[in-house]
Amino acid sequence: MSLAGKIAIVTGASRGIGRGIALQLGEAGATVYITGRKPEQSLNSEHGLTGLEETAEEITKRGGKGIARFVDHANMDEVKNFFEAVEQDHQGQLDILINNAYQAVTAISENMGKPFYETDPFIWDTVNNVGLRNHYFCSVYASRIMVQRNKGLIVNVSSGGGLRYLFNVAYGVGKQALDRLSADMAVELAKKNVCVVSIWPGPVRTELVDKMFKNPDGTPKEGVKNAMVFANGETVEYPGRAVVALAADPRRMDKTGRILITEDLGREYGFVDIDGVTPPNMRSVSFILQHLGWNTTANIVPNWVKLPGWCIWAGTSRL
Ligand SMILES: NC(=O)c1ccc[n+]([C@@H]2O[C@H](COP(=O)([O-])OP(=O)(O)OC[C@H]3O[C@@H](n4cnc5c(N)ncnc54)[C@H](O)[C@@H]3O)[C@@H](O)[C@H]2O)c1
Repeated sequence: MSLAGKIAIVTGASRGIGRGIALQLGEAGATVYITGRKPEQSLNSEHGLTGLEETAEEITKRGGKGIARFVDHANMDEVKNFFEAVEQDHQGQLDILINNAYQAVTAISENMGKPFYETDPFIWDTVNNVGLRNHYFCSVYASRIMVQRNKGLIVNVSSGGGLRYLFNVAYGVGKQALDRLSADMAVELAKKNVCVVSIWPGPVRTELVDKMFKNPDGTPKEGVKNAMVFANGETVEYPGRAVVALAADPRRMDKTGRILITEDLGREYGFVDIDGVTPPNMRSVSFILQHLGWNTTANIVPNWVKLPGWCIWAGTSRL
């Protein structure tokens, strides 16, 4: 799937899922602008480069062109200036925007299990300023460029945590709002042929997730809730393969406004994870049982037994 000649932006790509998506877009030949705060050292930098600059180098090594730009996505002036610069660099061409930057993983893990009324209310801003408000601003600036050429793809990196309670109140509200943002922007962008979707990766083995759930020898931490679920999760590049498949699909407008589970896209487009494995799907019965802690029963249910999407929505409906 070649994306040669395409211009992409991935926000928050110094590590985690943003990095994985940026690498896969680069591998497909795209020019990829990646953003992150300055200075931001990667968790394991040996070369004196920031994590962001390392990602840009790796994109270029893989065949694309990686361009690192320091942008704080909590600062809307920096965001606006960044989009103006990209528009100028490429005479008004922007094909792909991946809204991924997220500032809240550490705050969420530090406040796990605390009810909202005992948590500092400013956690709302930590979770949703970069993870929701900024995505709206980025989408406005990207859409203004894309509609001129009557094409484009915007992907919001969301989560199944938008479906029902997970982690904390601010998190779930932000994710559900992000999915609604995709749906409502899709209505207004449909006649301009710009596709907007939310993707839901499953559990992903990011650097921060590994620190939380793995021992130094790589084995899952004993007695830590969900350690096994994350140990069997996606690599950061699997959502990237999903994005590349969507970007290369001439019929992607059929999907605009929808929530897309990464593993469903893997089945549809015929890709597996970079380690050769098909990760679990959050609609699969075995995954749901494992999430509930019923590991023995989960092990005997084959992975392909899945609940239909409507069944999951119906199960969480409050109407
Ligand atoms: N990790 C998972 O298992 C998982 C699963 C499903 C969905 N998600 C979603 O994927 C998204 C990314 O999560 P992640 O796990 O990769 O997080 P992460 O913390 O590993 O990465 C977030 C990225 O955003 C950047 N960032 C943070 N604040 C920024 C700011 N102010 N300006 C610019 N860049 C900033 C970070 O530097 C980093 O590159 C989130 O929306 C998350 O909810 C994660």
